[in-house]
Amino acid sequence: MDTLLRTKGLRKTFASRTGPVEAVRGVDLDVKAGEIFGFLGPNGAGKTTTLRMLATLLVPDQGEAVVAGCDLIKAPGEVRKRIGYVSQTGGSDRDMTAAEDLLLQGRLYKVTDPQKRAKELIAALGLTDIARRKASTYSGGQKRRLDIALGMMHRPALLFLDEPTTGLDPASRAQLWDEIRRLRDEGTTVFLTTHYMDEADELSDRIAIMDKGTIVAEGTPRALKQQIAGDMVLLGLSGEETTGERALALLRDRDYVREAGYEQGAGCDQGRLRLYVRSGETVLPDILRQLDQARIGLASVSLSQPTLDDVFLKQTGRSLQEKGA
Ligand SMILES: Nc1ncnc2c1ncn2[C@@H]1O[C@H](COP(=O)(O)OP(=O)(O)OP(=O)(O)O)[C@@H](O)[C@H]1O
Repeated sequence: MDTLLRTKGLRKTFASRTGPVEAVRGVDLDVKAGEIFGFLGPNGAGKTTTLRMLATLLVPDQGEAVVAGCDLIKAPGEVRKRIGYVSQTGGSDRDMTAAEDLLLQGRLYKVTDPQKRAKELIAALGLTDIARRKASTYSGGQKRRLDIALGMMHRPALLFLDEPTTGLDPASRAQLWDEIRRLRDEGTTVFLTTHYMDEADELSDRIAIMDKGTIVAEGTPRALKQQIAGDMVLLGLSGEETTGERALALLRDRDYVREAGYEQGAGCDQGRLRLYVRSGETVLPDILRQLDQARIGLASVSLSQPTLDDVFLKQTGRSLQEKGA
């Protein structure tokens, strides 16, 4: 796949009363044409600042970038023609209908046949029933869909969405995810920021996780979870007192086990053995066989897949969900 966006060493520092804030501290990114690229990180990580630089709204202090085939520093005007940008607050006018707002946007961007393009987007983003109502009457989800339609009016190759589903109810989020997938399937590359790990996981073909101005992990959600965290097998043990130690000694050195830990139980509960393994479903039969042959009693077994939060936790020592993470 062709690269549609590439950055190298992008940096931005803001002056503030309490001293300089290094919002973005050397970011390298590579986004392929035709993918949904998710940019995940906690509040204040530097996602919006990066996005605003890539959308030509902020000038980087250092670094270089090619965005939609044009040099960001030397030709920001050309970049602007090829991208769409939807900010957290959106760009729609409350006093206009969707149809009016889209036509105006079409004229501003000198779109050929703006009527036809507006009709296409109204249908594509599920706005048909409300297109002739003022935007002030729209629900949160309807307004976001109009904001995205406005960002798409000039047929950009690359669409930037800054936290597109923040504040939406679960049904509206799911609907918006479908619309974003449809845009991707029709050929638009989508770069979105989010602080929801489920959103990054479900929606993105690839993601970068940002923390404190730098990228701490990058890849497909599946590969990141597999490479960094692995699957977790939790074994509830039963039997005599030495069971836990025997089980740990037996399994700790199997080649598929990356990390093993044992938590002591009480009474006839002989505690829990926690194993981090490369591919849980494939190695579980061997684990059970080993325990059976050694006559180690088992009260329960569970296998859980890691989440992107586990990836973030491993990389930063903090949870994405912690306040102020
Ligand atoms: N204009 C500014 N002046 C001073 N500091 C700023 C400015 N804009 C952003 N910052 C600071 O830069 C850091 C990164 O902010 P940014 O908005 O890029 O983070 P974010 O990851 O998008 O967060 P959120 O998820 O909350 O939107 C924060 O510490 C923020 O306070």
